[in-house]
Amino acid sequence: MPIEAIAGLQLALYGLGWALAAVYLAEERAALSHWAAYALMQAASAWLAAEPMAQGLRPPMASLVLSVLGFVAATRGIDLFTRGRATLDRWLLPLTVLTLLPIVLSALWVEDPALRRRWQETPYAFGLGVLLLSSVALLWRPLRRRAGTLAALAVLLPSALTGLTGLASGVMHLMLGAPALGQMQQAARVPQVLASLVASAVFNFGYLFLLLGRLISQWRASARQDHLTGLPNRRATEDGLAVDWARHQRQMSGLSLALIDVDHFKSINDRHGHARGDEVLVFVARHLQSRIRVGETLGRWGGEEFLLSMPGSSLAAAQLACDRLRESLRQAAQQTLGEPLTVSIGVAQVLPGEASPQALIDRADRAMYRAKAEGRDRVVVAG
Ligand SMILES: Nc1nc2c(ncn2[C@@H]2O[C@H](COP(=O)(O)OP(=O)(O)OP(=O)(O)O)[C@@H](O)[C@H]2O)c(=O)[nH]1
Repeated sequence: MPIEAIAGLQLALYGLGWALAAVYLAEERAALSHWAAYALMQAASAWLAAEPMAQGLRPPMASLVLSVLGFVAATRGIDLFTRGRATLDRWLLPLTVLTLLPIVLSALWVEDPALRRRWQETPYAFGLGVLLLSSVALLWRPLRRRAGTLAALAVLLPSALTGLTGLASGVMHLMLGAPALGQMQQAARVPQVLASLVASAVFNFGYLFLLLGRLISQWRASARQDHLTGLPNRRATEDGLAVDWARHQRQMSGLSLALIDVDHFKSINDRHGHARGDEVLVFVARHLQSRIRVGETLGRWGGEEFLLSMPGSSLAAAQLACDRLRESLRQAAQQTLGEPLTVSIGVAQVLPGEASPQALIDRADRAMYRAKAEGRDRVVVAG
Protein backbone atom coordinates (compact mmCIF):
# COMPACT_ATOMS: atom_id res chain seq x y z
CA MET A 1 0.00 0.00 0.00
CA PRO A 2 1.49 3.40 -0.96
CA ILE A 3 2.45 5.53 2.01
CA GLU A 4 0.09 8.32 0.85
CA ALA A 5 -2.81 5.88 1.27
CA ILE A 6 -1.80 5.24 4.90
CA ALA A 7 -1.63 8.99 5.52
CA GLY A 8 -5.08 9.26 3.94
CA LEU A 9 -6.42 6.63 6.33
CA GLN A 10 -5.09 8.53 9.33
CA LEU A 11 -6.66 11.76 8.08
CA ALA A 12 -9.98 10.06 7.38
CA LEU A 13 -10.07 8.81 10.97
CA TYR A 14 -9.45 12.34 12.26
CA GLY A 15 -12.21 13.54 9.93
CA LEU A 16 -14.69 10.99 11.29
CA GLY A 17 -13.72 11.94 14.85
CA TRP A 18 -14.36 15.64 14.19
CA ALA A 19 -17.63 14.85 12.40
CA LEU A 20 -18.82 12.81 15.36
CA ALA A 21 -17.83 15.59 17.75
CA ALA A 22 -19.70 18.10 15.56
CA VAL A 23 -22.87 16.01 15.90
CA TYR A 24 -22.72 16.04 19.70
CA LEU A 25 -21.27 19.48 20.45
CA ALA A 26 -23.78 21.93 19.02
CA GLU A 27 -21.98 25.01 20.37
CA GLU A 28 -18.74 24.21 18.57
CA ARG A 29 -20.39 22.68 15.52
CA ALA A 30 -19.26 25.37 13.06
CA ALA A 31 -15.56 24.93 13.82
CA LEU A 32 -15.74 21.14 14.21
CA SER A 33 -17.51 20.57 10.91
CA HIS A 34 -14.84 22.66 9.16
CA TRP A 35 -12.14 20.46 10.71
CA ALA A 36 -14.03 17.35 9.68
CA ALA A 37 -14.20 18.73 6.13
CA TYR A 38 -10.49 19.57 6.29
CA ALA A 39 -9.42 16.09 7.38
CA LEU A 40 -11.76 14.26 4.98
CA MET A 41 -10.69 16.41 2.01
CA GLN A 42 -7.03 15.90 2.89
CA ALA A 43 -7.70 12.16 3.14
CA ALA A 44 -9.36 12.13 -0.28
CA SER A 45 -6.50 14.22 -1.66
CA ALA A 46 -3.92 11.76 -0.28
CA TRP A 47 -5.79 8.78 -1.71
CA LEU A 48 -6.10 10.39 -5.12
CA ALA A 49 -2.38 11.12 -5.08
CA ALA A 50 -1.33 7.68 -3.83
CA GLU A 51 -1.14 5.65 -7.05
CA PRO A 52 0.27 8.33 -9.36
CA MET A 53 2.91 9.28 -6.76
CA ALA A 54 3.88 5.64 -6.32
CA GLN A 55 4.47 5.49 -10.06
CA GLY A 56 6.50 8.73 -10.05
CA LEU A 57 3.73 10.73 -11.73
CA ARG A 58 2.38 14.10 -10.72
CA PRO A 59 -0.68 14.08 -8.42
CA PRO A 60 -3.93 14.59 -10.34
CA MET A 61 -5.60 17.98 -10.44
CA ALA A 62 -8.44 16.89 -8.13
CA SER A 63 -5.93 15.93 -5.45
CA LEU A 64 -4.35 19.40 -5.47
CA VAL A 65 -7.74 21.12 -5.46
CA LEU A 66 -8.97 19.01 -2.53
CA SER A 67 -5.78 19.68 -0.63
CA VAL A 68 -6.13 23.47 -1.05
CA LEU A 69 -9.82 23.36 -0.07
CA GLY A 70 -8.92 21.18 2.92
CA PHE A 71 -6.43 23.74 4.22
CA VAL A 72 -8.93 26.53 3.62
CA ALA A 73 -11.50 24.61 5.70
CA ALA A 74 -8.94 24.05 8.48
CA THR A 75 -8.05 27.74 8.57
CA ARG A 76 -11.71 28.78 8.58
CA GLY A 77 -12.31 26.26 11.37
CA ILE A 78 -9.57 27.80 13.54
CA ASP A 79 -11.00 31.23 12.83
CA LEU A 80 -14.45 30.08 13.95
CA PHE A 81 -12.96 28.35 17.00
CA THR A 82 -11.27 31.58 18.09
CA ARG A 83 -14.52 33.46 17.28
CA GLY A 84 -12.57 35.71 14.93
CA ARG A 85 -14.99 35.29 12.01
CA ALA A 86 -14.35 38.69 10.48
CA THR A 87 -10.56 38.44 10.33
CA LEU A 88 -10.19 35.82 7.65
CA ASP A 89 -13.30 36.31 5.55
CA ARG A 90 -11.87 39.18 3.57
CA TRP A 91 -8.85 37.46 2.13
CA LEU A 92 -9.62 33.74 2.32
CA LEU A 93 -11.86 33.63 -0.76
CA PRO A 94 -9.64 35.68 -3.12
CA LEU A 95 -6.59 33.70 -2.07
CA THR A 96 -8.37 30.39 -2.65
CA VAL A 97 -9.60 31.48 -6.07
CA LEU A 98 -6.14 32.76 -7.05
CA THR A 99 -4.59 29.44 -6.05
CA LEU A 100 -7.17 27.19 -7.66
CA LEU A 101 -7.66 29.10 -10.90
CA PRO A 102 -4.30 28.29 -12.55
CA ILE A 103 -4.51 24.68 -11.30
CA VAL A 104 -7.90 24.10 -12.91
CA LEU A 105 -7.28 26.18 -16.06
CA SER A 106 -3.97 24.52 -16.84
CA ALA A 107 -5.55 21.09 -16.39
CA LEU A 108 -8.08 22.08 -19.04
CA TRP A 109 -5.94 23.97 -21.53
CA VAL A 110 -2.23 23.26 -21.17
CA GLU A 111 -1.29 20.23 -23.27
CA ASP A 112 2.43 19.90 -22.54
CA PRO A 113 2.73 17.68 -19.40
CA ALA A 114 5.88 19.41 -18.09
CA LEU A 115 4.40 22.85 -18.50
CA ARG A 116 1.10 21.73 -17.00
CA ARG A 117 2.89 20.34 -14.00
CA ARG A 118 4.55 23.72 -13.42
CA TRP A 119 1.28 25.56 -13.83
CA GLN A 120 -0.40 23.33 -11.32
CA GLU A 121 2.18 22.67 -8.68
CA THR A 122 3.73 26.16 -8.52
CA PRO A 123 0.47 27.98 -7.63
CA TYR A 124 -0.44 25.05 -5.38
CA ALA A 125 2.82 25.36 -3.46
CA PHE A 126 2.78 29.18 -3.27
CA GLY A 127 -0.95 29.34 -2.54
CA LEU A 128 -0.59 26.85 0.29
CA GLY A 129 2.46 28.68 1.67
CA VAL A 130 0.75 32.09 1.65
CA LEU A 131 -2.54 30.67 2.97
CA LEU A 132 -0.94 28.86 5.89
CA LEU A 133 1.58 31.55 6.83
CA SER A 134 -0.93 34.39 6.72
CA SER A 135 -3.45 32.37 8.72
CA VAL A 136 -0.74 31.65 11.31
CA ALA A 137 0.05 35.39 11.45
CA LEU A 138 -3.63 36.29 11.87
CA LEU A 139 -4.55 33.54 14.28
CA TRP A 140 -1.50 33.80 16.53
CA ARG A 141 -2.84 36.66 18.67
CA PRO A 142 -6.44 35.48 19.20
CA LEU A 143 -5.29 31.93 19.85
CA ARG A 144 -2.60 33.02 22.29
CA ARG A 145 -5.13 35.21 24.10
CA ARG A 146 -7.60 32.35 24.43
CA ALA A 147 -5.34 29.36 24.94
CA GLY A 148 -1.94 30.63 26.11
CA THR A 149 1.42 30.93 24.32
CA LEU A 150 2.43 27.27 24.55
CA ALA A 151 -0.85 25.92 23.18
CA ALA A 152 -0.92 28.51 20.38
CA LEU A 153 2.66 27.62 19.46
CA ALA A 154 1.91 23.90 19.50
CA VAL A 155 -1.10 24.11 17.21
CA LEU A 156 0.19 26.80 14.84
CA LEU A 157 3.74 25.48 14.42
CA PRO A 158 2.76 22.64 12.04
CA SER A 159 0.84 25.11 9.87
CA ALA A 160 3.81 27.51 9.89
CA LEU A 161 6.27 24.76 8.93
CA THR A 162 3.96 23.39 6.23
CA GLY A 163 3.53 26.96 4.92
CA LEU A 164 7.30 27.51 4.77
CA THR A 165 7.76 24.15 3.02
CA GLY A 166 5.09 25.24 0.54
CA LEU A 167 6.92 28.47 -0.27
CA ALA A 168 10.27 26.65 -0.59
CA SER A 169 8.73 24.08 -2.88
CA GLY A 170 7.11 26.88 -4.95
CA VAL A 171 10.55 28.45 -5.46
CA MET A 172 11.96 25.06 -6.45
CA HIS A 173 9.16 24.56 -8.96
CA LEU A 174 10.03 27.89 -10.54
CA MET A 175 13.76 27.23 -10.66
CA LEU A 176 14.03 23.56 -11.54
CA GLY A 177 12.89 21.79 -14.67
CA ALA A 178 10.14 19.18 -14.49
CA PRO A 179 12.39 16.07 -14.80
CA ALA A 180 14.78 17.16 -12.05
CA LEU A 181 11.85 18.12 -9.86
CA GLY A 182 10.09 14.82 -10.49
CA GLN A 183 13.18 12.92 -9.36
CA MET A 184 13.55 15.06 -6.25
CA GLN A 185 9.89 14.69 -5.37
CA GLN A 186 10.14 10.93 -5.74
CA ALA A 187 13.20 10.80 -3.48
CA ALA A 188 11.60 13.04 -0.83
CA ARG A 189 8.25 11.25 -0.94
CA VAL A 190 8.50 9.14 2.19
CA PRO A 191 10.00 11.80 4.50
CA GLN A 192 7.48 14.29 3.16
CA VAL A 193 4.51 12.06 3.91
CA LEU A 194 5.94 11.20 7.34
CA ALA A 195 6.34 14.91 8.07
CA SER A 196 2.75 15.55 7.03
CA LEU A 197 1.61 12.65 9.27
CA VAL A 198 3.33 14.27 12.24
CA ALA A 199 2.05 17.75 11.33
CA SER A 200 -1.55 16.59 11.01
CA ALA A 201 -1.29 14.63 14.28
CA VAL A 202 -0.01 17.75 16.09
CA PHE A 203 -2.71 19.87 14.47
CA ASN A 204 -5.58 17.49 15.26
CA PHE A 205 -4.48 16.56 18.78
CA GLY A 206 -3.58 20.19 19.51
CA TYR A 207 -7.11 21.33 18.68
CA LEU A 208 -8.57 18.35 20.49
CA PHE A 209 -6.80 19.48 23.67
CA LEU A 210 -7.90 23.09 23.15
CA LEU A 211 -11.46 21.90 22.66
CA LEU A 212 -11.31 19.74 25.78
CA GLY A 213 -9.88 22.66 27.77
CA ARG A 214 -12.70 24.89 26.59
CA LEU A 215 -15.37 22.30 27.38
CA ILE A 216 -13.96 21.60 30.83
CA SER A 217 -13.87 25.28 31.77
CA GLN A 218 -17.43 25.72 30.42
CA TRP A 219 -18.65 22.75 32.46
CA ARG A 220 -16.89 24.06 35.55
CA ALA A 221 -18.49 27.47 35.09
CA SER A 222 -21.96 26.04 34.48
CA ALA A 223 -21.68 23.82 37.57
CA ARG A 224 -21.40 27.02 39.59
CA GLN A 225 -24.07 29.02 37.85
CA ASP A 226 -27.80 29.10 38.46
CA HIS A 227 -29.35 27.90 35.24
CA LEU A 228 -32.37 30.22 35.35
CA THR A 229 -30.97 33.57 36.48
CA GLY A 230 -27.31 33.23 35.49
CA LEU A 231 -26.30 34.25 39.03
CA PRO A 232 -23.83 32.18 41.08
CA ASN A 233 -25.72 29.14 42.41
CA ARG A 234 -25.87 28.21 46.08
CA ARG A 235 -22.54 26.39 46.06
CA ALA A 236 -20.72 29.26 44.32
CA THR A 237 -22.43 31.77 46.62
CA GLU A 238 -21.24 29.81 49.67
CA ASP A 239 -17.70 29.80 48.26
CA GLY A 240 -17.86 33.56 47.61
CA LEU A 241 -19.08 34.14 51.14
CA ALA A 242 -16.28 31.95 52.51
CA VAL A 243 -13.74 34.13 50.71
CA ASP A 244 -15.31 37.33 52.11
CA TRP A 245 -15.42 35.70 55.55
CA ALA A 246 -11.72 34.77 55.42
CA ARG A 247 -10.76 38.29 54.32
CA HIS A 248 -12.75 39.73 57.20
CA GLN A 249 -11.04 37.34 59.64
CA ARG A 250 -7.61 38.42 58.36
CA GLN A 251 -8.18 42.15 58.07
CA MET A 252 -11.18 42.78 60.35
CA SER A 253 -12.57 44.72 57.42
CA GLY A 254 -16.21 44.09 58.28
CA LEU A 255 -18.79 41.93 56.53
CA SER A 256 -22.54 42.22 56.27
CA LEU A 257 -24.95 39.83 54.64
CA ALA A 258 -28.51 40.08 53.38
CA LEU A 259 -31.09 37.43 52.56
CA ILE A 260 -33.63 38.77 50.08
CA ASP A 261 -36.89 36.87 49.64
CA VAL A 262 -39.63 37.72 47.10
CA ASP A 263 -42.98 38.28 48.81
CA HIS A 264 -45.96 36.09 47.93
CA PHE A 265 -44.09 34.57 45.05
CA LYS A 266 -46.23 31.45 45.12
CA SER A 267 -49.26 33.53 44.15
CA ILE A 268 -47.45 34.72 40.96
CA ASN A 269 -46.96 31.09 39.97
CA ASP A 270 -50.52 30.26 40.90
CA ARG A 271 -52.07 33.18 39.02
CA HIS A 272 -49.87 33.39 35.91
CA GLY A 273 -48.15 30.05 35.68
CA HIS A 274 -44.65 28.77 36.42
CA ALA A 275 -43.14 30.30 33.25
CA ARG A 276 -44.20 33.78 34.35
CA GLY A 277 -42.76 33.02 37.79
CA ASP A 278 -39.45 32.19 36.12
CA GLU A 279 -39.52 35.48 34.20
CA VAL A 280 -40.13 37.38 37.42
CA LEU A 281 -37.18 35.64 39.10
CA VAL A 282 -34.92 36.57 36.18
CA PHE A 283 -36.17 40.15 36.41
CA VAL A 284 -35.46 40.31 40.14
CA ALA A 285 -32.00 38.79 39.70
CA ARG A 286 -31.06 41.21 36.92
CA HIS A 287 -32.36 44.22 38.75
CA LEU A 288 -30.55 43.38 41.98
CA GLN A 289 -27.36 42.50 40.11
CA SER A 290 -27.42 45.83 38.30
CA ARG A 291 -27.74 47.75 41.59
CA ILE A 292 -25.13 46.15 43.82
CA ARG A 293 -21.66 47.61 44.33
CA VAL A 294 -18.39 46.33 42.91
CA GLY A 295 -16.99 43.73 45.30
CA GLU A 296 -20.40 42.59 46.50
CA THR A 297 -21.67 39.15 45.54
CA LEU A 298 -25.25 38.28 44.75
CA GLY A 299 -26.23 34.62 44.42
CA ARG A 300 -29.41 32.58 44.13
CA TRP A 301 -29.76 30.96 47.53
CA GLY A 302 -32.92 28.95 46.91
CA GLY A 303 -36.25 29.20 45.04
CA GLU A 304 -37.17 32.89 45.35
CA GLU A 305 -34.42 33.75 47.81
CA PHE A 306 -31.16 35.60 47.08
CA LEU A 307 -28.07 36.11 49.20
CA LEU A 308 -26.07 39.31 49.05
CA SER A 309 -22.62 39.43 50.62
CA MET A 310 -21.37 42.95 51.37
CA PRO A 311 -17.72 42.90 52.46
CA GLY A 312 -16.54 46.03 54.20
CA SER A 313 -20.08 47.21 54.98
CA SER A 314 -21.19 48.23 58.45
CA LEU A 315 -24.65 47.15 59.58
CA ALA A 316 -26.08 50.65 59.10
CA ALA A 317 -24.60 50.98 55.61
CA ALA A 318 -25.88 47.53 54.66
CA GLN A 319 -29.34 48.34 55.96
CA LEU A 320 -29.44 51.57 53.96
CA ALA A 321 -28.19 49.85 50.78
CA CYS A 322 -30.76 47.08 51.15
CA ASP A 323 -33.57 49.52 51.70
CA ARG A 324 -32.60 51.28 48.47
CA LEU A 325 -32.54 47.94 46.68
CA ARG A 326 -35.98 47.05 47.99
CA GLU A 327 -37.46 50.39 46.96
CA SER A 328 -35.87 50.47 43.49
CA LEU A 329 -37.01 46.90 42.82
CA ARG A 330 -40.56 47.75 43.83
CA GLN A 331 -40.63 50.72 41.46
CA ALA A 332 -38.94 48.89 38.60
CA ALA A 333 -41.35 45.96 38.94
CA GLN A 334 -44.34 48.27 38.77
CA GLN A 335 -42.96 49.86 35.60
CA THR A 336 -41.65 46.76 33.86
CA LEU A 337 -43.89 43.92 35.04
CA GLY A 338 -46.96 46.09 35.50
CA GLU A 339 -47.77 44.62 38.90
CA PRO A 340 -46.60 45.14 42.46
CA LEU A 341 -43.63 43.07 43.53
CA THR A 342 -41.91 43.44 46.85
CA VAL A 343 -39.14 41.73 48.78
CA SER A 344 -38.43 41.15 52.46
CA ILE A 345 -34.80 41.48 53.49
CA GLY A 346 -32.95 40.28 56.58
CA VAL A 347 -29.56 41.87 57.22
CA ALA A 348 -26.84 40.75 59.62
CA GLN A 349 -23.28 41.81 60.35
CA VAL A 350 -20.47 39.57 61.56
CA LEU A 351 -20.23 39.70 65.33
CA PRO A 352 -16.90 39.59 67.19
CA GLY A 353 -16.16 35.95 67.97
CA GLU A 354 -18.74 34.60 65.52
CA ALA A 355 -17.64 31.11 64.62
CA SER A 356 -18.67 30.57 61.01
CA PRO A 357 -20.47 32.06 58.00
CA GLN A 358 -23.36 29.72 58.81
CA ALA A 359 -24.04 31.58 62.10
CA LEU A 360 -24.18 34.84 60.14
CA ILE A 361 -26.55 33.33 57.56
CA ASP A 362 -28.81 31.98 60.33
CA ARG A 363 -29.12 35.42 61.92
CA ALA A 364 -29.88 37.06 58.54
CA ASP A 365 -32.46 34.31 57.91
CA ARG A 366 -34.19 34.96 61.24
CA ALA A 367 -34.23 38.70 60.47
CA MET A 368 -35.76 37.99 57.08
CA TYR A 369 -38.54 35.91 58.69
CA ARG A 370 -39.19 38.78 61.09
CA ALA A 371 -39.55 41.09 58.07
CA LYS A 372 -42.14 38.67 56.67
CA ALA A 373 -43.95 38.46 59.99
CA GLU A 374 -43.99 42.24 60.41
CA GLY A 375 -45.85 42.72 57.12
CA ARG A 376 -43.25 42.13 54.33
CA ASP A 377 -41.79 44.76 51.95
CA ARG A 378 -39.22 45.85 54.52
CA VAL A 379 -35.65 45.46 55.76
CA VAL A 380 -35.03 44.04 59.26
CA VAL A 381 -31.58 43.95 60.83
CA ALA A 382 -30.46 41.11 63.06
CA GLY A 383 -29.85 42.12 66.61
N1 LIG B 1 -41.49 29.73 38.78
C1 LIG B 1 -40.66 29.30 39.73
N2 LIG B 1 -41.12 29.11 40.98
C2 LIG B 1 -40.27 28.69 41.92
C3 LIG B 1 -38.94 28.43 41.65
N3 LIG B 1 -38.33 28.02 42.78
C4 LIG B 1 -39.28 28.02 43.74
N4 LIG B 1 -40.45 28.43 43.23
C5 LIG B 1 -41.74 28.58 43.89
O1 LIG B 1 -41.66 29.64 44.82
C6 LIG B 1 -42.73 29.49 45.74
C7 LIG B 1 -42.28 29.92 47.13
O2 LIG B 1 -43.41 29.93 47.91
P1 LIG B 1 -43.41 30.20 49.47
O3 LIG B 1 -42.14 29.61 50.06
O4 LIG B 1 -44.71 29.72 50.00
O5 LIG B 1 -43.24 31.72 49.62
P2 LIG B 1 -44.06 32.97 49.05
O6 LIG B 1 -45.23 32.59 48.25
O7 LIG B 1 -43.04 33.83 48.34
O8 LIG B 1 -44.54 33.65 50.34
P3 LIG B 1 -43.68 34.45 51.39
O9 LIG B 1 -42.25 34.09 51.21
O10 LIG B 1 -44.22 34.03 52.71
O11 LIG B 1 -43.91 35.89 51.09
C8 LIG B 1 -43.14 28.02 45.70
O12 LIG B 1 -44.43 27.94 45.13
C9 LIG B 1 -42.15 27.39 44.73
O13 LIG B 1 -42.73 26.40 43.92
C10 LIG B 1 -38.47 28.63 40.31
O14 LIG B 1 -37.30 28.43 39.98
N5 LIG B 1 -39.36 29.06 39.41
